[in-house]
Amino acid sequence: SHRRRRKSPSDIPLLHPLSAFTALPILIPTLLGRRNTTIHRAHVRHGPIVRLSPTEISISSPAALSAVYTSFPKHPWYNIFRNYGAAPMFAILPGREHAARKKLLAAAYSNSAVLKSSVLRRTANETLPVLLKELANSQGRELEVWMVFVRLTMDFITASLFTRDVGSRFLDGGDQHILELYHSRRAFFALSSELPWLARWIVPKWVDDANDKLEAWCRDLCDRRRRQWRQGDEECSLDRLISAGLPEVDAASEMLDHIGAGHETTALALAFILVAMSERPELQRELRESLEPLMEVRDGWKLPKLDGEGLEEHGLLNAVIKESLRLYTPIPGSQPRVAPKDLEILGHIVPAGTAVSAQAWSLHRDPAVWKDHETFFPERWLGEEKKAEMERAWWAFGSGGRGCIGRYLATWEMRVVVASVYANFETECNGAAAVLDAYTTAPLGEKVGVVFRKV
Ligand code: HEM
Repeated sequence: SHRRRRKSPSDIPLLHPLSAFTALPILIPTLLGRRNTTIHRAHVRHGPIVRLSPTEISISSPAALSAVYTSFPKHPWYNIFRNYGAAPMFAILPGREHAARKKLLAAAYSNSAVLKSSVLRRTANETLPVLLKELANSQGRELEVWMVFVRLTMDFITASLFTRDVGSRFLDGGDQHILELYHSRRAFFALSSELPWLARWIVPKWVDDANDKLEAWCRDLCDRRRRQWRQGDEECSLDRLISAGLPEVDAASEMLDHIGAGHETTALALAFILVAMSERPELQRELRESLEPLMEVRDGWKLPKLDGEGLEEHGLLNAVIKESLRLYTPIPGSQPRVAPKDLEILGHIVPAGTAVSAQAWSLHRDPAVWKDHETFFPERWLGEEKKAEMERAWWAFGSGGRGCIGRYLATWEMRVVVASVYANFETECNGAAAVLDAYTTAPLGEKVGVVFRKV
């Protein structure tokens, strides 16, 4: 009978002729901030599987995702995300240990927990009017919104981790020093993650100091909540780790990771939703009018009725968020896993130990799935055409057991913030909307200028 010839690893198309022998052709663009676009070009040229180095392949095919992202362990590349020397869930490599940690937190981040959370509701009630006032105070002048949203999302995530009383007050004008420290380290991320041994010599001491100060800040938040905590309390994520008896250092590492994962991504998403919507004034109007029944006036602003249902069912609002996360994905870069044994991927034999990754940047730009993929077009999500295919290729939160645990929290937050902004303002944006080519992205030049006009 006919047997299909299984292709050997050496048949996988190469990123560069030298990629069969050395990692340099991918290492150099990674260090120069061109990794995502370099990998993407290789997929456009060679198809859904490309060899990046002798030990690393990239795939870009929705059909191949589940094989890799259901069961492969994470790659040691994630060690960079350890805090206090301890791995948070995000950086626990083997599946079984990871599952044990995830069990402690899954309930806190479920959709129903997010929708019911009194901490989140209180935080929204207290922060949204402050946010809208700050936008109004810009008085038609261009306002840099990325940092505004960093302050807001920090207040949300720290409330959800430590309760609102212990959480940060960055939006209200609290000391911004911690935020500066947090974001000052970005320039050294690629070097530290790719060449940790070299980074030890090159990365300036102030980056280590910044890390130490962030760890001390998070430790302090943990201690403050621990002092208030009483047996049975389940108000915030940390409470669940305390109840489970997780060692303090592991709990603190987990919290610091969620602070980062929870604010940076969401802030970027919010800033770019505004950029994208600014191109579409008539869509802003449509969104505003369709939101009307779901809003009420509080503190002089139209704000979402947080007790009522409705925002999570709002087709256009969800489509706007989803489409913006497609085009301006906060984590566009490779999510590396390790092949646990020799196996076949997309018709090629991949040896055990090979690093295998996919990147949202490419999945979100596949012309076979996305019509006019560089265009922000939320309407694509409102029809039935290609719906299943788009859902399968949409990878903003990753997928499988290691996909984003915070997706419901992030989505809830984006819904209430975007609804509040467009119920009260029109936005306009003149600058180009470029993002950094990195694992977690940021606005190029760290600025996103938006003009707000009260409606
Ligand atoms: C728009 C906002 C967000 C986006 C786009 C996003 C995206 C992602 C992606 C792509 C992953 C998988 C990364 C990888 O495997 O390399 C991930 C994992 C994760 N995210 Fe999010 N995220 C967002 C918000 C949040 C929030 C609010 C939290 C709150 C704590 C959070 C916590 C986590 C954690 C803990 C993981 C690791 C999960 C695990 O290993 O099981 N994220 N996220």
